[in-house]
Order: sequence, then C-alpha cells, then structure tokens
Amino acid sequence: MKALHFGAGNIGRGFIGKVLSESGFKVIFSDIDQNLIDFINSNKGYSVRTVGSNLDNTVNVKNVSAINSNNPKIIPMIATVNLITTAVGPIALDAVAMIIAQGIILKIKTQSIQPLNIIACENKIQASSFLKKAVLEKLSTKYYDYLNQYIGFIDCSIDTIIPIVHNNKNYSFLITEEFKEWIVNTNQFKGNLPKIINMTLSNNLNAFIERKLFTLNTGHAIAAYLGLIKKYKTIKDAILDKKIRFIVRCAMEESGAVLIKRYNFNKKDHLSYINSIFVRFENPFISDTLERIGRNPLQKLARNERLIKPLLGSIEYGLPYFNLVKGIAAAFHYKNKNDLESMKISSLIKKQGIKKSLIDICSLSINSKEVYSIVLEYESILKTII
Ligand SMILES: NC(=O)c1ccc[n+]([C@@H]2O[C@H](COP(=O)([O-])OP(=O)(O)OC[C@H]3O[C@@H](n4cnc5c(N)ncnc54)[C@H](O)[C@@H]3O)[C@@H](O)[C@H]2O)c1
Ligand SMILES: O=P(O)(O)OC[C@@H](O)[C@@H](O)[C@H](O)[C@H](O)CO
Repeated sequence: MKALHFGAGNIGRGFIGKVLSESGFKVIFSDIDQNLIDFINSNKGYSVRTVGSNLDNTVNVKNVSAINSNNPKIIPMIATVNLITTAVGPIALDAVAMIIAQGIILKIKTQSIQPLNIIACENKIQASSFLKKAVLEKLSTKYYDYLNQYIGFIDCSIDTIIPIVHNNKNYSFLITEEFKEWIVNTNQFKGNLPKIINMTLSNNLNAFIERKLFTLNTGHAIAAYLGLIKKYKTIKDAILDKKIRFIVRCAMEESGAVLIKRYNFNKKDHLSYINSIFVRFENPFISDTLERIGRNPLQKLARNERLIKPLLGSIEYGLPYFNLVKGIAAAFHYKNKNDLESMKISSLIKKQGIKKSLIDICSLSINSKEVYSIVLEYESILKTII
C-alpha cells in the first residue's frame, strides 16, 4: 500500500507520516520546501520524540521519500497510490486540488479502477469535502461519475499538539505530546477500509470535529491572542497568567455550552474534556509558541471558524459569551511582521476602523449584538488585560 502525503511539516511528519509508515504504508511526502524534500530524500527518515509525564520515547521513521509538489512526476504517483493525506494548512488546499485533479485524469486515462481515498487533515470543518469541491471545480463534468465511484474524500478530526522544533531548518526530528486522536468518517471511504494505527472510525464525525475545533482550538487561539498582548512567548506562560487563564477557561465553557446544547453532549464529560485540554496546554515537556498557535488570524476569524462560530452559537441559544468576545477583540490587536495576515488586519483597521473591518473579516451584520460587543471590548481589552 502506498500513501502520498502533502505537507511534510509538523503534523505531516510528526503524526500522519509516522502512523502511516507504522501501519505498513510506503510513505511519500510532497511539499513546496525544496530543502525539506532534499533532507527527506537524502536521509530517508527522521525521528519523532513523544514526551509526557510517564513517557519519553523516540521512534525513527524509515524508508520514506519526498517529491516537490511542483514536480510533474507527482501526477503518475497520484494515479497509482492508495491513499492521499494532506496537512498543508487550509489556504493551500486549492493548490493541492489542482494537482490531485491532474492525477485523477491520468487515473481515468489509464483505466485504473483501484479506489483512492483522500483525507485532508486540516483544522477546518469538513476539509476533505472542501477539497472534493475544489477538485470537482477543476475537472470536466464528464469525469464526475468516475470520481464519485472510485475516489473517496474522507472528512476527519485530527488532534495532537506538535510545535515547531526545526531551528535553522533542521528537519531531522520532531517533538510531540502523548495525546493523539484521528477520527474519520466511516461512510466516505471507497473500497476496503484501510487499517491505520491511531485512526478511529465514526458515523457521527461533525460532533467530533466541532468538539475539538470549538474547544481546544478556540481556547488555544484566545490564549495566544491574549498572551501576545502581554508579550508572552509560549502557551504555557500565557495560560499560567491568572487573568488569561480565567478568560480562556470561561470562553471554552461558553463555547462548550453551545456544543452541549447542539450535540446533546454530557455536561460533566465535556467539562472533563476541557480540563484535559488545560493539562495539555500546560505540558512542561513541550514548548509551543503563541506565534504558531495564533498564525493566520484572518482565517481563524472567519465566520465558520473557532472564534466567531461559537460566539454566534451562544447568541443564537441565548447563552453567555462575554469571554469569547474578549478573545475575538484580542485577535484584532494581533500585529506581527512575521504574520502577513495579522499585518493585513492591522492595516485594514487603520484604514477603515474596527467596526467595518470586523464586519468584512468575520462576515457579521452591521448593527448586530456581536459587532457592538466586539467593538466595545476591542477598545478596552488592552487596559483590562494588563
Ligand atoms: N501542528 C499541530 O499541532 C497540528 C495539529 C492538528 C492539525 N494541524 C493542522 O495541520 C495543518 C498543517 O499544520 P502544521 O503545524 O503541520 O504546519 P506546518 O507549517 O508545520 O506544515 C505545513 C507544510 O505544508 C507545506 N505546504 C504549504 N503549501 C503546500 C502545497 N501547496 N503543497 C505541498 N506542501 C505545502 C509547507 O511547506 C509546510 O512544510 C494545518 O491545517 C493545521 O491546522 C496541526
Ligand atoms: O493549526 P492551526 O493554525 O489551525 O491552529 C493552531 C493550533 O491551535 C493547532 O495547531 C493545535 O496545536 C492542534 O489543532 C492540536 O490538535
């Protein structure tokens, strides 16, 4: 069995590539970073260290190879592999869709009836369905029947924290926490279900995707934006600040109340889930930067994403949302030259003010309760958080 994985970054090598290799797949990575490609091809492997309170275990991932996504030789690979996975970040999915579409055309031309399953492992709701739509847009309708018969796009929820460790582009090792969760939608596979270590099959995936994105990632993002205002560098430092900790905890509970109502989750279990995430944020064995966690704020502030969607849910159900608003207001203060999206937000606010900017970025209605609350908090958060 062969797997092609797009995005040989932290989660790509540290989790997906590792479990696919351990599950018996011949793994080929694809990336746009030629130095990374050269490293993988000359070393044919890398190591992944998993650290936790009772664990310190290093695994060497071996016999892997890599190809640049811009290399045309990737097209025949797509036409012959059994599985494609991605972890490129949601913005890059469209570029990946273009390459996958060409591979599918070749698969059709060579009359292959070998099923191909594609799993987009991104922090985005139904990322694989989004990828499917992007692939369909690039294919003539005459190929749709083939695609629907032989190509599976499997939505998933993926959870394990893998920080950035490669200083000076040293790609030889990654550090990961012990917690791992990869839940996939059973019903979307074509052909036989692949046997993959650490992969859980589910018929109720949307609840799991939202539970993870609107709890862990909501809390993570809010801690990052508040922490960055106070000039903290890591999530651990931010979360140990009493004021930040309180807001993050309350915001996760506010978002949790929406999930409990929407999906009928057990309240006690959900509060334990939040507690377990706090323990992960405080993990003393991992140093995870707020710059990584808060990256691409434009994307994180979109209407269906981890900050705005929980807020809209709270308003819809008449539930509290005070702390979610603080997190959103903090995100609008993020300004970092290394993060182009944060610079775009900041110049937009300078040009057209906070109200219009947040209406444009978050797709909110002009005279809504949410816009009023965020603007108010945006104006006071810098003083109240210190
Ligand atoms: N790191 C984590 O803790 C974690 C956990 C769960 C999910 N995720 C999700 O996984 C995705 C990747 O995150 P990451 O932390 O590994 O990021 P990363 O920046 O470490 O890796 C992304 C990789 O994708 C590559 N890439 C970008 N555009 C590409 C393209 N068009 N074709 C091929 N490769 C391309 C980049 O060069 C980079 O090597 C994101 O969607 C993220 O939300 C990350
Ligand atoms: O990857 P992003 O930018 O969507 O979000 C940053 C972090 O919250 C995220 O990578 C988490 O570490 C991860 O989702 C944990 O499973």
